[in-house]
Amino acid sequence: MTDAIALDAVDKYYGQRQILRDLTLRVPLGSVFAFLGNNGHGKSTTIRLITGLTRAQCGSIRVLGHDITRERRRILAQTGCLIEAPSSYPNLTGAEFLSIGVSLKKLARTEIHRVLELVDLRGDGRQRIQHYSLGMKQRLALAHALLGSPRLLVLDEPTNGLDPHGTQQMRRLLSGLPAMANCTIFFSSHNLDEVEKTASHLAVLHDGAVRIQTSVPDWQKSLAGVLALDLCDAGKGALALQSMGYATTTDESGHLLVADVDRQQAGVLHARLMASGLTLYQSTLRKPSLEQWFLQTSGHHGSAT
Ligand SMILES: Nc1ncnc2c1ncn2[C@@H]1O[C@H](COP(=O)(O)OP(=O)(O)OP(=O)(O)O)[C@@H](O)[C@H]1O
Repeated sequence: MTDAIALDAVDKYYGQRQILRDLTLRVPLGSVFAFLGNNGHGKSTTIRLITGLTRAQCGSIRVLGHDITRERRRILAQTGCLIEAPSSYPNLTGAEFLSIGVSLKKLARTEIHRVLELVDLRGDGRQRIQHYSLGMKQRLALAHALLGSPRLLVLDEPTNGLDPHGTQQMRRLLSGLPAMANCTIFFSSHNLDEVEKTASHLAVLHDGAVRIQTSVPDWQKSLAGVLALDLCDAGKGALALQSMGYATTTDESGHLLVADVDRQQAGVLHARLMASGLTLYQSTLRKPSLEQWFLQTSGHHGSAT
């Protein structure tokens, strides 16, 4: 098994309305996989399918190598979700809150200290939850999801509502957990800046179908951007580029700009400019952020509802 989650040709309807269409998704084992999409395009529905909370009308859903419709219990025993909300238990201490999960799952009490340590709450287990910050509550919920060392964590918007500090702590945790806790993380998010800093893989869901799925390094390599060239003679450079079929503009520093160039094309351009006798002092490929790219990829659409 190489994929923690494998969805093939999944269709999901609520009544007459089709929410997911021909959805195919591969989440590699050990990845931190970000699931992106505008509001109402089907992220939570996909998460509900993966955790067996709702059923698809057709297609196959395999989680940790098992079929969700036939082996849901087996899958859930190895999966952690951000479902329990610590805010509902303000009078309990963090450790007491976790002890409920420990009893239900019949785990050793040492598990409480292990998960508190994993989420950086080691010294806070005896404090009542009402005195926790939102970020601490979110990390306590994550600790709860980590009870029993699940092989898969499924998190619906784990940084939602957190301040920059809380977001940064959650980001550090999520990117480190696969190695520390030997698990795969699948999370949905609207925070694209976070995704860029945290995820190893990403998929964009648009109108119920996966529009793109890739590893973050491959995505970064494939991104086209604006190539800014600092040449000894910008005029000659512009003519040389024109003869190669590229239109240029100039920025305020006198750099030649060539739009819509990817990494490979940039390499070819450098070689050809230098072969025509021009000295290249510096070259920068200015790529769009994940946010700019997402807006282009999702066609600037707002809510599908
Ligand atoms: N139980 C349900 N019955 C009927 N329609 C539903 C149900 N749950 C969700 N929907 C609809 O399905 C569509 C997809 O919802 P979903 O919650 O999966 O989107 P999402 O991408 O998670 O959105 P958000 O980012 O806002 O959480 C929405 O139009 C929603 O109104």
